[in-house]
Amino acid sequence: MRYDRQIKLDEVGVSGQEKLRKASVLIVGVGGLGCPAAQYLTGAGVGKIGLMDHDTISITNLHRQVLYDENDLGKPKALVAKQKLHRLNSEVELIAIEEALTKDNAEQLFNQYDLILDGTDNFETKYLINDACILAGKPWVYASIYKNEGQLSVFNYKNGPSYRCLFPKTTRQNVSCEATGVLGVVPGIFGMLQAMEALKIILGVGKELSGKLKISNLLSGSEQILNFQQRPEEIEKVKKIGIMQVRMDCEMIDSDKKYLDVREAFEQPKVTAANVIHIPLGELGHRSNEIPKQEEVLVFCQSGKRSQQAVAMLQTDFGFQNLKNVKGGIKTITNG
Ligand SMILES: Nc1ncnc2c1ncn2[C@@H]1O[C@H](COP(=O)(O)OP(=O)(O)OP(=O)(O)O)[C@@H](O)[C@H]1O
Repeated sequence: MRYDRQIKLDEVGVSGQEKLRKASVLIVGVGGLGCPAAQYLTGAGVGKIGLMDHDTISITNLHRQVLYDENDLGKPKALVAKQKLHRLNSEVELIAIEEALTKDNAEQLFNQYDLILDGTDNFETKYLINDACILAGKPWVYASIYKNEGQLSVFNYKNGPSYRCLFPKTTRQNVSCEATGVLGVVPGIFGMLQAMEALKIILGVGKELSGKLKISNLLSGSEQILNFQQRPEEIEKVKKIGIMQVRMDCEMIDSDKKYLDVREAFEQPKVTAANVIHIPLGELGHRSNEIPKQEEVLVFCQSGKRSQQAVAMLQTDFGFQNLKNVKGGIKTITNG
């Protein structure tokens, strides 16, 4: 009875409903994208749904994270999501995972699910999901939001193209909803589109977005679908090296600012933007005249240690007053 209205569809039927009941989906990030995706997958009767999020609910989440209400403030998202979804469909096995996805727990966790749905908001986690999916042999449904625009794709489906095939360059900058703002409807719609891709994959119907990137601007109404190819060398690299952790530095997002990179020339990742000056720590003594003195300069290295020394030295020995150390540095760590 519960599923009558979808069972009536030729694409579903009783056998499709059985497929849904036997399927399992892990939703990583139960925020603006993850909440609506979780609601529709639970409603549709997907047998097992993992809800993973290490965050707690804040008032600024409520305009778009539709599983939560004012009584939930301060509570863990994964737990509250599980409780709310259980009221919607008690036949679904719901598993709350109150942890962040990391390089250490990803692969083992992904092995327990058929499909991963990405509801996260940062590049580090998206690369992590990608690499762990390649290693565990699982497809994943991706979405990403920037202001009124969203992207949607399916990666690693039947060994198809991966996120690294589309975005091989990992030196990117995170931009959060907190920084840019977003109307709740935008992640809402994309979360639902993700649920649709997940249902198509589970049911084996329709045309899933493997090798295609859908980009829609919900303000202008424009929409495009880009085709992209597999880059076998990217996939082989992950298989050989394992999960390649990528760390972005949020302070790097501003193209209006000046940066000083005090790392050696061979250090990875290379930052080639025009507003970055490269002077290794050991050469600062005789090259300080290359650094602008009047405007603010953000100084960085790999971990934040050398840049701290550089700032101190440039201040005391050369009278710089507008330098700022980027704490934590910029890092791309491979475990290979
Ligand atoms: N590595 C991770 N493991 C598990 N959950 C993650 C991970 N990275 C991000 N998330 C979760 O993904 C969700 C993304 O939600 P959303 O983009 O709506 O933003 P938010 O972080 O909740 O809010 P805001 O950006 O406004 O502060 C968050 O709940 C966040 O905790």
